[in-house]
Amino acid sequence: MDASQPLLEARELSATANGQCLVSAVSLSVAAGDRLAIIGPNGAGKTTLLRMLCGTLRPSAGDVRFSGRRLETFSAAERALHMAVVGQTDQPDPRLAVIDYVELGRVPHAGLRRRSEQRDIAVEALRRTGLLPLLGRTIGSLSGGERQRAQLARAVAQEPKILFLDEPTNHLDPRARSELLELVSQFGMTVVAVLHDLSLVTPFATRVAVMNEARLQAFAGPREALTKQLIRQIFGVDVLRLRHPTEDRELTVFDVPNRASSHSDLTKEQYS
Ligand SMILES: Nc1ncnc2c1ncn2[C@@H]1O[C@H](COP(=O)(O)OP(=O)(O)OP(=O)(O)O)[C@@H](O)[C@H]1O
Repeated sequence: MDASQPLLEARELSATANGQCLVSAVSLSVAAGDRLAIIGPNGAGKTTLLRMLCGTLRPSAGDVRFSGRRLETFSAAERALHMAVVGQTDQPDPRLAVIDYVELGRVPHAGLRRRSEQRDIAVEALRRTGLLPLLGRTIGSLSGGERQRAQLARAVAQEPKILFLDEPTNHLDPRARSELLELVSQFGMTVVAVLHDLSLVTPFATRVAVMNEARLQAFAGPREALTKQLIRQIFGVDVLRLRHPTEDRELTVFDVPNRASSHSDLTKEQYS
């Protein structure tokens, strides 16, 4: 693969269903090592875009290329060798042992390694995701947050070139949310993630795609994409960049504007 070639590239990607446009002419690219966050309000087309990028939904127009090759020419088995998806709809058999569930991530590689090696890779994925103590439990006995980690462990065991996450933090408490994304960042994998919690975007993402009403409104680094104007227009919240009171770092805070003060004489400079 040419080093300058993106790992994943979407060109003029559109999706329609029942005559309705769900995603309209989205072009973007993901380089190896990027962590792309797809953000936008409910119904903006984020999941539909993600599904086209990972090949589970065929675009109605445009195409996706993985390492320069059209994604639609990959079989499902080939896609699974390169891509892992942690979706919102995974419903594993609750009777499965956690280790067996995580080892399912090795199915695309079956026959390529010995059985004992496949098991070792699954155990290592459990270790990396902090789930080793739960190895012998059943999926049905896990909490929502633990199950989400188990899904991540299965995806890690798959050793994909690119990991797709659809709202990976929706069952997690605030601390577990940032821990999960921190973990994913530490893996050094190329990631495309739909995120709802805007406060997680800046620490996690190297690139941000902002969707609204089926269209891509911005595709840039977090600072360039999360402009005050765009975030106010799309989400109706203000972006504040503040110094941390005790640590040497900047905080990006999303604040629902106070209606009373927004009608007062406050100028934008006062919170920029
Ligand atoms: N198969 C389908 N048929 C008709 N409409 C659909 C279909 N799939 C999605 N939609 C609609 O397309 C729009 C975009 O859906 P999508 O799930 O991509 O949005 P989203 O940005 O991920 O939303 P959320 O943040 O609520 O999960 C929504 O209005 C949804 O109802």
